[in-house]
Amino acid sequence: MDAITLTRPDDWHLHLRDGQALEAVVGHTAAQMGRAIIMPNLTPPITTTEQAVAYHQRILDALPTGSRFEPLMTLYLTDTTPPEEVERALKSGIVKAFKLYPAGATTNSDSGVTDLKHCDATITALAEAGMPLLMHGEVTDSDIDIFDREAVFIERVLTPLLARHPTLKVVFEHITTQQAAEFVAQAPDNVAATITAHHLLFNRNKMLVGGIRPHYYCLPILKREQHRQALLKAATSGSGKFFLGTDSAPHAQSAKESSCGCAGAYTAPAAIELYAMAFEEAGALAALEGFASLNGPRFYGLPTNAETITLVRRPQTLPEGYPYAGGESIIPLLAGESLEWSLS
Ligand SMILES: NC(=O)N[C@@H](CC(=O)O)C(=O)O
Ligand SMILES: [Zn+2]
Ligand SMILES: [Zn+2]
Repeated sequence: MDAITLTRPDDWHLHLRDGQALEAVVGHTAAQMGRAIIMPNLTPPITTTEQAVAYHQRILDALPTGSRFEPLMTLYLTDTTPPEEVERALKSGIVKAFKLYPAGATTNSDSGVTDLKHCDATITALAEAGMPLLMHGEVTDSDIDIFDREAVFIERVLTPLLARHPTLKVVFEHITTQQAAEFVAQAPDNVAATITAHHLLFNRNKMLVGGIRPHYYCLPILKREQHRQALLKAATSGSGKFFLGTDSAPHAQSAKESSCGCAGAYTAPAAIELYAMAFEEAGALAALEGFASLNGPRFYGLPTNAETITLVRRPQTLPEGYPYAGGESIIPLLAGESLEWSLS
């Protein structure tokens, strides 16, 4: 196959940041995706509908002229988010989900939830409203190895949560393990997952063999090959529970290439090309449209995009970097390397 036409995809997990950084990155996603679920982990985080409405407008203002890209907003759940916020979110028409960050689990998660027992009334309201709870699914206990934090989250947090709220719509975001893929596959239809392109393409060797490569450092951290294979199997299985979420997470070059580098891989500029590379490796290009363009809208109860995009087998070399905020550069994953597919 030398060309594939797909319904225009959406990105169900994206970081756009704010200010100059937002202006630097939003065009990359808007050139490919119809819509994206926008993460609320700004500093300070987007915890109210009012803040989300203002952030939504800043994103629209930063878009290239003529772009029809639609940002779908999320609210950052805290220990003190009131149940009434769910009603306000629903009424806004632009907030599509709430996001659970266990406190301390990842970038800008300091205001996250310390214990889900504080959030029971708000989660009940979410379940009743049919509004999804998205989660960064890792425990933060210092005695749990960083490579095990996602699997332990399933036992300690997700399973008890679903036992208390069996109808809650849950998206287990950016899953990275066989345990998570198998858990979601066997769960009821109200449980789904997003998978990033980098977790489909790379195992932890890519980050650690022959030198430490900070642009491959993201959370949840890349895992061993067995897990990558399980993710590929899930993404290409045809199951409607798995869909595209890049977790494209921009950080300035100096913040990544540092003695204490930030977590996050910047994949937005060639997101769909990276997914095509992964699906082709699995011999499953025919399953790409379901994963990238159909399963997400179905789970969120939204229409699929009316437009299409076409990928062609024409090599492209990714730039070494792009301009970013504060006169810095941002380095995309696979900077300077050649990709097999291009958007026509
Ligand atoms: N994925 C990451 O490594 N980083 C994300 C946060 C997140 O999605 O966990 C970020 O905001 O930089
Ligand atoms: Zn996360
Ligand atoms: Zn993320």
